[in-house]
Amino acid sequence: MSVALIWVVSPTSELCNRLGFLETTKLAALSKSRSFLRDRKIKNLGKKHKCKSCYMNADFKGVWGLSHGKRQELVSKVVANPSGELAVSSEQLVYDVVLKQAALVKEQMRNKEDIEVKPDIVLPGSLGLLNEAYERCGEVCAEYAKTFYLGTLLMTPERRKAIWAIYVWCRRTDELVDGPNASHITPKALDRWESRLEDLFNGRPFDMLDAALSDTVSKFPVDIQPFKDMIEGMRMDLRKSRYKTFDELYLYCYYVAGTVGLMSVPIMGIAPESQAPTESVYNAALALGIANQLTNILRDVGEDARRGRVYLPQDELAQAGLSDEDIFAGKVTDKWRNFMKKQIKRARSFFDEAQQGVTQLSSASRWPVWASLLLYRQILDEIEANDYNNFTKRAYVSKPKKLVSLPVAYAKSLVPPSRSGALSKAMDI
Ligand SMILES: CC(C)=CCC/C(C)=C/CC/C(C)=C/CC/C(C)=C/[C@@H]1[C@@H](COP(=O)(O)OP(=O)(O)O)[C@]1(C)CC/C=C(\C)CC/C=C(\C)CCC=C(C)C
Ligand SMILES: [Mn+2]
Repeated sequence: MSVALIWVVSPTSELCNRLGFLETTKLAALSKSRSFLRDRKIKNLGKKHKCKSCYMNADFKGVWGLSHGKRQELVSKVVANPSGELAVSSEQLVYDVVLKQAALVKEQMRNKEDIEVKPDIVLPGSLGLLNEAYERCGEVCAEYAKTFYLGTLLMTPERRKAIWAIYVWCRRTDELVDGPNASHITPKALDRWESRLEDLFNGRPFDMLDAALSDTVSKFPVDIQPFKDMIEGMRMDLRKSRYKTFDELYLYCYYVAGTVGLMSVPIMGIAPESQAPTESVYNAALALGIANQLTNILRDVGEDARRGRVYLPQDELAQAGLSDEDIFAGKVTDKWRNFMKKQIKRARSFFDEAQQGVTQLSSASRWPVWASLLLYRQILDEIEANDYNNFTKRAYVSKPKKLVSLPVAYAKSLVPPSRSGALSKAMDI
């Protein structure tokens, strides 16, 4: 769809919903996005700048964190809301969050191998409790995500504990809508979870595990927004079981998984020798979350259908000559195979985008990220190996394949950010 020069955006409730995650900036962000697209269209069209294959203005800094393909998509990807009016795409809205997160940490992280960890203000007896809380987080992480836990052991103790605390908060949030008590979860319960989140960010944790995260966010430049957005994703899961377009699905993936990437970067740290723009690293982290979630969705099509859920773009299903009924019937047909091929290709393109960013992370953080990327990416290969039967066969990576991936990930993690390579790759110059 091409970008219209004159914008007609009405504050329909759907649009407001879609903007809901931009907690602090809501309509301001929309007007920024609108002028961003409009300005580019009016001032820059036809002017050739640094990128040899598109007409992007070099002084629009925000877009340089993106690959050429992504920039092209940004220009063209403006979506129509249900009343047929044009609205800013989810990718654009999410990219505004990326820019904000990058700006927040830029100052603190540049040229520092380690975050300057603030000293503990120790009340008598409280340090022991805090250590216990972190240890418990480590245990939960080891139980649910063994390989990842092993990877975190390579990180500095401060970073490792912080990642465990974030992991546990994410796992608990996910369990609210996916766990054994999911049927009792109401929007009110999610509101309460969100006010607990605010409390812990304000230094008033509710329980031991919250106390660990409360300590982490007091020491690292972590922003509350991705956490709030993850809760928004859980709200979405309560009210929605179909996604009309990829744009809608993208927003869901951002909420439940892209947010994890944004939360993790300030902890993992960017390598001091990295020359890549901070926003390009955040963008890669976002891409890894999206890639993981898309993979998760493709792996779990049958399982989700049995819960009445279809996390696939309805318009793309229709274009492939498929409908919900075909998914509930669970028959692998040529139409299904062709549809799946396209979905897998898209998930891989997000992994590709993420890979460019892993090298920019601080050296000790690269291994766990490479390991999780390679392991998750291989689930896509397994879906292919199962001849696209994701209705009744669960694609998984075998133990031997996992074992082979670990040294491969380690070798990749030894590659330092190249001074010119990374930058020009990120900028497409
Ligand atoms: C190294 C590493 C992977 C760090 C992230 C650690 C972390 C805080 C993980 C939290 C994961 C979590 C519990 C998320 C809650 C929502 C959820 C469950 C999402 C799905 C994860 C997969 O879980 P699982 O297979 O168990 O799914 P089921 O619930 O069983 O269906 C997700 C698919 C999303 C996970 C997303 C990530 C791990 C994002 C990774 C991105 C980074 C770590 C940024 C790396 C930085 C760059 C520059 C690439
Ligand atoms: Mn889950």
